[in-house]
Amino acid sequence: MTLPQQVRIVEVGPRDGLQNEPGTIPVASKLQLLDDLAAAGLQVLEAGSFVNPKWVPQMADSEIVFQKLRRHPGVRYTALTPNLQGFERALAAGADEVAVFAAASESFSRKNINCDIGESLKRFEAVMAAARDHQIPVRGYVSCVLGCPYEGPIAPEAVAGVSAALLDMGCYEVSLGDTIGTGTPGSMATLLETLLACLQPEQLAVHCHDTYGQALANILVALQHGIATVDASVAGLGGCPYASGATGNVATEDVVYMLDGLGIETGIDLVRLVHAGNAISSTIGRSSQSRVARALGNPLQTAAPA
Ligand SMILES: CC(C)(COP(=O)([O-])OP(=O)([O-])OC[C@H]1O[C@@H](n2cnc3c(N)ncnc32)[C@H](O)[C@@H]1OP(=O)([O-])[O-])[C@@H](O)C(=O)NCCC(=O)NCCSC(=O)C[C@@](C)(O)CC(=O)[O-]
Repeated sequence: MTLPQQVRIVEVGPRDGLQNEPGTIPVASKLQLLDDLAAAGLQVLEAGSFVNPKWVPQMADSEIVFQKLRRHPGVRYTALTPNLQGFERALAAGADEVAVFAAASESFSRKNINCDIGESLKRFEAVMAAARDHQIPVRGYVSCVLGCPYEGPIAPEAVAGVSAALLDMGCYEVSLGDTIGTGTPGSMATLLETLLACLQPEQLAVHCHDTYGQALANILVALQHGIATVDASVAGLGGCPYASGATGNVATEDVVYMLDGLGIETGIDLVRLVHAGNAISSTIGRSSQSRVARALGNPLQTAAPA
């Protein structure tokens, strides 16, 4: 199996990473993070979420974040939109792209978005139609692809069904969420073999949480299956508010280090990225969950970027 020459990283730290933080994070800190990530070369930044603020209070300021963020040329600023109301908020705020999010588990779907999978797909139709009218690209997420906190193992066929439905309705890509990080290289390979029997690798991305320390191994398996889009969260920030115990996504720094080592191009400056992760970790009073960041310390103390 050959590996892709280039990988596109979708940085989800400002949304997935911060959505679960209990304390108030000032808008200025969110803006600084977005700025630091763009300066590090990330070209897709999931900057916020237009969900019900009662469900995810940390994202209640997404309008302000979008209004105030300093746009870097070539960077796409994206947001989650669970329904038409969310899409309209995202559109008014100036999001370049939105994402609808479904699940492969009925129980998770109800806990996360208060409806079953079938109902969620119906709601997304309205988002898709509005997005088409405004020429806004829509990404799809499928959660719980390798396990559900309420139902346990999930059949690959269930993931295939929801992924195909999202692509059929017009999502340009589906990101496969290992929401609780229980997947292993074996279960990831089995899942991808099922999906790739009917879908193309260009239609898929992987979104691996690192709860069990399997994320990098699972990403490598995805690369070996031709998938060239990887979601990651700087400093390994995050967790899902409706998946108790799930840790953050794989740290972007660790993914970039692995890809650099494999000779795969990302366009990302690791030193600047580590700086971005260390800065937000210090703002929220936590140590970075990135192994690479910890190994490098604060690289700006020894090597200032140009
Ligand atoms: C989907 C809903 C909105 C349904 O929530 P609901 O309560 O069923 O919605 P509703 O349509 O019955 O409306 C109830 C109230 O919510 C309001 N409302 C309704 N929609 C919106 C909106 N868009 N923006 C603002 N307000 C909204 C609406 O206006 C109304 O207000 P009221 O009349 O009571 O004052 C809710 O369940 C929700 O917001 N869920 C989001 C949960 C969430 O954000 N989870 C985390 C993101 S997913 C994730 O992290 C996984 C992922 C993507 O990273 C991949 C992976 O790792 O697996």
